[in-house]
Amino acid sequence: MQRRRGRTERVRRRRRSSGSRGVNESCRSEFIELRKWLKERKFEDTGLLVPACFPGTGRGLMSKASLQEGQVIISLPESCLLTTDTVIRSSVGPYIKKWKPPVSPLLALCTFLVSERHAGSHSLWKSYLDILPKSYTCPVCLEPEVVDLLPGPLRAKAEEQRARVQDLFASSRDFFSTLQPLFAESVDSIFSYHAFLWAWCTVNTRAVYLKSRRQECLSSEPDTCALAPFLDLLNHSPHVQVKAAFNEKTRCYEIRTASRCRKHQEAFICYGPHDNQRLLLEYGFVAFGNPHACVPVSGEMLLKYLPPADKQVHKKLSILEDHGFTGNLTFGWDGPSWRLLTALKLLCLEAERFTSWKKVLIGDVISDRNEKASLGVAQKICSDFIAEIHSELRKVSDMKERKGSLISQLCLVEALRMEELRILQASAEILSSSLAPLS
Ligand SMILES: C[S@@+](CC[C@H](N)C(=O)[O-])C[C@H]1O[C@@H](n2cnc3c(N)ncnc32)[C@H](O)[C@@H]1O
Repeated sequence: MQRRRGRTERVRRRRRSSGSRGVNESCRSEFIELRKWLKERKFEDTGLLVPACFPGTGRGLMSKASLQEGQVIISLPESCLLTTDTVIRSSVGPYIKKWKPPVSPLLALCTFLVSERHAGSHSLWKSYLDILPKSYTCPVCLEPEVVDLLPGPLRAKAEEQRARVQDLFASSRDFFSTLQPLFAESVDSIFSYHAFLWAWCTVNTRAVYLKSRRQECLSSEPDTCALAPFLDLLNHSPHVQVKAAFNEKTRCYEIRTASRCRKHQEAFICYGPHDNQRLLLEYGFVAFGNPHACVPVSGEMLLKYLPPADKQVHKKLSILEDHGFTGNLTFGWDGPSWRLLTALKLLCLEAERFTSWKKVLIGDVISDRNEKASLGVAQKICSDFIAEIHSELRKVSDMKERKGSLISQLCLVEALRMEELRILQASAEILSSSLAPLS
């Protein structure tokens, strides 16, 4: 029989959940305008979700009633979606159609966003543009000295992202100059790098996946991004499941939740099973307690930890290479990944057992000595990483004191490093309990 809850317990439960409770922002003028705009475009507002500001995740959508598994929580008509079709039908369309070689779908969307933002109150998309963030925190927007504080693998990807965006901008300038007849001001000032970067980040952090039909006037790169006003206010949680797709019958982009959500809680979608480095790279944030978060270990790094004077080292490395064991090696919340441990077991394999290398790769235990040696190396890597993160955190905190203007960017790096530290500490505990019976 279910126990009836007393008043004290109800109050306690309410207090416990109020930590994640948001402040309803639906009365703000920009959201009132957005609602009107959506209604004009046939959006049926059920009032189920309202914009709100949450303590942990910032602006998002709050449920006004409890959401049940399988329920459609947003159904956004085609007329509300911003796709390359929208762009081609707009004033920049004829210029896109004329330009050779054809512009990419991504460039078409960015061009539209910059042009419409410049149009201000004359834009048909004003109500949507007004709710878009003014700035972003993807690595491409971070100061180089902050990027330098990112973990090595992410730093490399961040630099590659910056180079890609800068290249796209530089190679698009001739195309932008053809748009001059549309504007009274110089296109150089309208299509500045700053404006382009804002548009690129808008598409990169907010677009939903929607495969559009191939447009002859666009390049053959995949045309799979659409901006979905209102729906793009949903934040990410790695703990929820949703189905998101365009419904051909209703001609609406629908989000169907597969997870429950209590009344007045934040409603989330899942952007994918991304680790924190990927979330920071693509979306400019870090998720706390992310089950997919991990700390990567590069193949080259393992070399530093090899037993000295191992004559079989080259053979071992080429086995790892041939069997794809040099990438995707990680520490996670439940310790070193199976792939990392397997690579270490092979590298620690005693000379007289070398012929058993195939058994190692399928997960067989070769000897206590091999188990102990590989776990010992994992432990050493883990403790070196922990020391390195402490030192990086000190650098971040020094810079926070010296460079007040970079605080929010530095807090992001700090959040990432703190999560990595927690993962490594969890791994260190698991490793020492796995080693205990072997010593
Ligand atoms: C599609 S938008 C979601 C709505 C957005 N928060 C807004 O105010 O417009 C994606 C962006 O929201 C933020 N975001 C999403 N999920 C988040 C989370 N769990 N924690 C913090 N920020 C999050 C990130 O800045 C991300 O780039």
